[in-house]
Amino acid sequence: MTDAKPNGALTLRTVAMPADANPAGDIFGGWVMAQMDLASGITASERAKGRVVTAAVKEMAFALPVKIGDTLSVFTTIERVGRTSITLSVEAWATRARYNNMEKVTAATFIMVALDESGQPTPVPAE
Ligand SMILES: CCCCCCCCCCCCCCCC(=O)SCCNC(=O)CCNC(=O)[C@H](O)C(C)(C)COP(=O)(O)OP(=O)(O)OC[C@H]1O[C@@H](n2cnc3c(N)ncnc32)[C@H](O)[C@@H]1OP(=O)(O)O
Repeated sequence: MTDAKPNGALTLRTVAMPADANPAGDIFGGWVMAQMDLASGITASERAKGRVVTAAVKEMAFALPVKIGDTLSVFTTIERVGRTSITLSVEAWATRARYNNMEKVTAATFIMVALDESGQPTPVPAE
């Protein structure tokens, strides 16, 4: 058990299933990244009031494995709003099925870009 606490708003929760595991029994990093991408998309599209795409993912580090049956919670913070881009700090925490403690497994910076109806970058509106 750790005293550390997540940073950001709880944006998405889901359970790691056997189909998400690699042959060694740990959950694929790509699955974890996809959940973080979805959470970034939710927060950024709410801020942009429209469609967003992922332009870049930076400094992703897989600190601890996610195991089958863990609950994955993704927390997002908007760090910066540019002209058309939104930069988010994203943390993924796993609640271990057997022990009921939560650990930070992964963190990254996601850069999302607001798009207009023709798929071109468009300014993020004022709040
Ligand atoms: C309404 C309510 C909603 C409700 C709630 C709905 C929830 C619904 C959730 C759905 C959740 C889906 C979330 C999954 C989202 C995908 O998975 S999207 C799929 C993967 N991504 C892609 O396919 C994107 C492909 N790339 C592209 O289309 C283009 O490269 C981009 C990203 C549009 C950028 O185009 P571009 O011509 O390079 O544009 P450019 O004007 O040069 O740059 C635009 C901005 O991006 C920045 N940028 C571009 N590249 C980079 C880079 N490598 N690094 C840093 N910044 C960069 C620029 O600095 C610029 O920033 P600003 O200065 O304007 O702030």
